[in-house]
Amino acid sequence: MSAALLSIEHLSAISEREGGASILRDVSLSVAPGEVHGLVGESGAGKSTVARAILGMLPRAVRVTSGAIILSGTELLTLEPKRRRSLLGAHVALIPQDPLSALNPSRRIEAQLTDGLRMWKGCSAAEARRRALALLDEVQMREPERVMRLYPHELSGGMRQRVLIAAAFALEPRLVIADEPTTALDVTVQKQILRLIRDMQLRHDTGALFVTHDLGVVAQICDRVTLLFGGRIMEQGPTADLLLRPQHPYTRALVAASPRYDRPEDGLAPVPEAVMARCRQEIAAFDRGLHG
Ligand SMILES: Nc1ncnc2c1ncn2[C@@H]1O[C@H](COP(=O)(O)OP(=O)(O)OP(=O)(O)O)[C@@H](O)[C@H]1O
Repeated sequence: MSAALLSIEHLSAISEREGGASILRDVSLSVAPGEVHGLVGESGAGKSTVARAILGMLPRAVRVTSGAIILSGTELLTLEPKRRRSLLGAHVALIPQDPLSALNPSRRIEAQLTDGLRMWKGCSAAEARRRALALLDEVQMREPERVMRLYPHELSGGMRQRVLIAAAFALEPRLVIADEPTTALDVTVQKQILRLIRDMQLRHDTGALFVTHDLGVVAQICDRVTLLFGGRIMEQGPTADLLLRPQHPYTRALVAASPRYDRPEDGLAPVPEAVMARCRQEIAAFDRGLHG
């Protein structure tokens, strides 16, 4: 644990919009350098809240009530905002869900890749351009010279995501937070992009927190997994253990509900109501312990 790049310890948060309802309930997880940790759960489970808490981008109505977020030995939640921003800027990069809205529509790809290199790494214009071209090559972009001159709307969804992956790794971050980065892509491109993120992350020895609702994605890219329901950890462990020997009924139901790659026609089975009821009971028991 002491070698963790990122360590989230007993993080709890409430939503003031929903009358102080808990949205994270004592969440702890860690990411080691070079490791991909999957943060998994259905819609509303609290995945984005964890990611936003790390990035200091929580919505105004959401408040962390306890816990710590430690990045390379520095606690982020109590850090003075300016120091926190510079630490995050230097060491953490985000690969967002929607590449189009993450890119500036009125600027060429070259500007979007070189700005960060000039600002954060102090590169000259020529050096930033050289590095940007090398990065586009590294993310297997064809004709990088031509791509540098294009605007985001002139690229396909997959190409835009490659540009954002290049941008994320440009500053040599220690941690990458990927927020459902392949949801908007079709299945073939999704596979290529996942493989690319994995390659880049291994080559650069970068840790990654990978937010997804898709166990197929988890199987492909994650070393370890934290499964959330209602902001509470239902199960956590190495990916193979979780997918092949799930312990919690909720994990078992989700694994059973995922379409098998060799039998996609089987489709999805819903999580049985009895399992959902058990998860809700666990949350209620936790809340009683908190308030009782
Ligand atoms: N802006 C907000 N203000 C108040 N509460 C919010 C806000 N955004 C989300 N929440 C609450 O936080 C809880 C967790 O939401 P969160 O977005 O973290 O889930 P998620 O697992 O990322 O879901 P999704 O996969 O749909 O993005 C939900 O109960 C939601 O209502």
